[in-house]
Amino acid sequence: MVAHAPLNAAALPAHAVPAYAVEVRGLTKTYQASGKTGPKQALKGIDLAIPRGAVFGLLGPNGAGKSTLINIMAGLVNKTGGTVSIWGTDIDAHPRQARASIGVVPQELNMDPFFTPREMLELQAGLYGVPKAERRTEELLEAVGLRDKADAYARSLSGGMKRRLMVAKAMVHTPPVLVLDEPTAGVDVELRIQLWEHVRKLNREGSTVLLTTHYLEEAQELCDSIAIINHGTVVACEPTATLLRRVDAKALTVLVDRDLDAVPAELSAFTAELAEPRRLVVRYQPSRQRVDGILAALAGAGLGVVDLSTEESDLEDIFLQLTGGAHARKEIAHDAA
Ligand SMILES: Nc1ncnc2c1ncn2[C@@H]1O[C@H](COP(=O)(O)OP(=O)(O)OP(=O)(O)O)[C@@H](O)[C@H]1O
Repeated sequence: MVAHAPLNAAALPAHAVPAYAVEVRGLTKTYQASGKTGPKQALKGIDLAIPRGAVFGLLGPNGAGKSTLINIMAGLVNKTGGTVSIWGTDIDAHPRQARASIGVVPQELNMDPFFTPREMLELQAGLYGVPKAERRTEELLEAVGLRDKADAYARSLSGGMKRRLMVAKAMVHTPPVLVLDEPTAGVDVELRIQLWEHVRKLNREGSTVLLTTHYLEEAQELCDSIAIINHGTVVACEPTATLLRRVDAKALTVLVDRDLDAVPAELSAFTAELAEPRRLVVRYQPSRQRVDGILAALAGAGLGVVDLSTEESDLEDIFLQLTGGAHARKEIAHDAA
C-alpha cells in the first residue's frame, strides 16, 4: 500500500502545481501470451495531457484499452514502454507518491456487506497510511450525502449510495486526480443525473476528474475535453465543443403551412425529405450552407413557415465515424438496451 502524502491541490505551493494533472507519453502495453492466447498489444503509443481542473472523458469501444490505461496510471498494471506522470510525479521515479495522487473509483461495487460506510472509510484511510488526526471520514460522508447512513451495513445501502461510498473511499487520501471508471453503468436515469451533479461538485471543489464511459451523452454533458481511443491508439483528443464541430452536418425541421405530397423542386440544392405532409427535414452542412438559403428556397416554393427547429450532430456521429461504424453502432445499441 502507499504512504500518505499531503497532496491536496490547495495545500501545495504554487510552484508545485503542475499544468497537467496527468501526462502520458508514448505509452505502450503488451500483455504476455498465456495458454493458447498470444501476446496482446493493448496500448500502441498513447500520448495524452489532461489539464489540471478538467473533467476529462475517455471513450472507446470494448477492448479499446481504457482499463489498461487507467490501471497503469493507478499503478495496478505495469506498462511496457513510455512515461506517465500523475500530478507532476513520474510513476517510475516515485511510484508511491504518484499512487498517492490518484484515486480510482472502480466499475464494480466491491465492498464488504457487513462493514458500515464509516468503518470502510476508516479502513481505507488506514491502508493508505493516513494518520488518525488527518482522516476526513466525517467530511467525506457529508460530502457524498451518507452522513445518516454512516453506521448502516453496506448491504442495506441503495445502488446509488454504494456508488457514492466508492467515491468517498477513493478520496480518503485526498488525491488531486480522481478516476471514475464507468460511473453510471447500469444505473437509472434519475440516479445518473444525481451522479453527474456529484461529479460536477467534486470538480468545482478542485478535483481533476477523468472518467470513462460508454454513454456518449454522459461525456457530452460532463466533459470539457474528450479522448477517443480505439485499438490502443488515441484517434481524437479535443475540447468537447471542437470535437462536436467535426461533424459538419445539421438537420432543419420545418413545419409548413399546407400539405405537400413531395419535396418541392426549389429545395433540390439540399438533401430534404418529407417526413409528414407538412413536415420537411432538410439536412445541410453549416460550413457551406446557411439556414436563410433554405428559408429562401421555401419562400420560392410559396410555402409559409409555421415553426422550425435545428438538430446538431452529436458525439455518437463522431464516435461512429472515428471508431468504425457497424461494430461500434452495435455496441451503443446494446448499451442503450
Ligand atoms: N490481463 C490481460 N491479459 C491479456 N490481455 C488483456 C488483459 N487485460 C486486457 N487485455 C486485452 O487488452 C485489450 C484492451 O483491454 P482493456 O480492458 O484495456 O479495454 P477497455 O477499453 O477497458 O474495454 P472495456 O470497455 O470492455 O472495459 C483487449 O483486447 C483485452 O482483451
